[in-house]
Amino acid sequence: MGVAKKILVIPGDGIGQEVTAWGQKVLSAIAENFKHEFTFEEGIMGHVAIEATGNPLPDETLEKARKSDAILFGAIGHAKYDNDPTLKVRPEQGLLKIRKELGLYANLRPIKLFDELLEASSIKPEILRGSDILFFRELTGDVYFGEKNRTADRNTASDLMIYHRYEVERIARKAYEAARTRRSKVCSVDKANVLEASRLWREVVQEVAKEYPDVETEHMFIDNAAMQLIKDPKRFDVVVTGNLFGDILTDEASQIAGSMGMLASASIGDSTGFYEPIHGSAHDIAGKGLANPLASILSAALMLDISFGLKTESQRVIKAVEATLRQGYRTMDIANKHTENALIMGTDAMGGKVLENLN
Ligand SMILES: NC(=O)C1=CN([C@@H]2O[C@H](COP(=O)(O)OP(=O)(O)OC[C@H]3O[C@@H](n4cnc5c(N)ncnc54)[C@H](O)[C@@H]3O)[C@@H](O)[C@H]2O)C=CC1
Ligand SMILES: CC(C)CC(=O)C(=O)O
Ligand SMILES: [Mg+2]
Repeated sequence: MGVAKKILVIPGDGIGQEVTAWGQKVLSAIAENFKHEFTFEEGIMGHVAIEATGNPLPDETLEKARKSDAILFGAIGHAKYDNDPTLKVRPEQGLLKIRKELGLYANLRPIKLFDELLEASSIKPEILRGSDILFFRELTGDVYFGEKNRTADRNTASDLMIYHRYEVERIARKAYEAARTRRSKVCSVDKANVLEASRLWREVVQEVAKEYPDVETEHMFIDNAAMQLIKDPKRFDVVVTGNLFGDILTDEASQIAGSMGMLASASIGDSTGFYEPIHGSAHDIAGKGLANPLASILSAALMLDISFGLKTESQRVIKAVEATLRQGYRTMDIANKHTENALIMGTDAMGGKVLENLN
């Protein structure tokens, strides 16, 4: 007997539109193969929503999100806003607002290298082999949500980096619980030598750590962590960190998995789950059909596992991605000088290969 689930799809902007179509197709194929009933609705957010309604997160999208069992999101962003920092209404505000409104405080970003992609990274294969890191990025606090100010003369600006004890406690607990199911190591990343918000972070993580004596705890400053990630990624198991540091470190960590186009994420918290690639709308390749759809497809796999508890189905998707890579197919971002030209393909051909391997 299958399950019935309502999924809201928010493709967003740029390559978000191109790759999310494949995340959705994979979910539909899984529903068909396993006799589940997945109902899809679509919502707008980001630049497309500003163009249509003037609002980067229309109330209608938020309402649909609240009523859904899970959300599959692509990316938001447009060069127009990146090139004009004076614009007040911006696509990113939609994403920040939906995260806050839905209470999605824990952003899980798994960094797992498919062996087939050992040669895709700019890091040496012997450093990468066996890397498997799970990031817990706090998602509804920090400098992204603190008070913003600009003086009347426009010459001085500030963004408040702010954390409350309860925010650190709840993300730390999630990280420790996950570590227990993995290699029992947590590395908490902060800048406690300089920032008061980080000193609170470290204090709270030290307290939570006492509840998990079976889990090894390490505290690391963000600057050192950025270096250690590339020097020796295998030393990390679970990493827990704030919103800003997590955002930056995981883009860096995408190189451990070969490309930004490989990294999926799950945002969880108080209500429905929200699944998205970690990448943005990628103006440089948008509209060209070149984007790697695997991060969206792997985000769909996370949805099946985390929100729906469908572990077999989730594994089926991951195996289909693995099989596609083993057959040698590559989008441009994960190809290298040894890849045969005939095996390098665009978004739709790559998504199609994964679908074939699902059946
Ligand atoms: N979650 C979101 O919606 C995010 C939105 N953004 C927005 O996206 C826009 C572009 O930002 P960028 O800093 O350029 O970051 P980005 O993540 O869009 O792109 C960074 C680089 O990675 C490449 N890349 C990203 N995804 C790829 C994929 N699936 N396949 C192949 N290559 C891929 C891009 O071509 C680019 O060279 C901005 O407007 C930014 O605000 C940025 C990050 C996250
Ligand atoms: C565009 C930002 C709001 C977020 C971001 O870069 C991310 O979530 O990775
Ligand atoms: Mg980011």
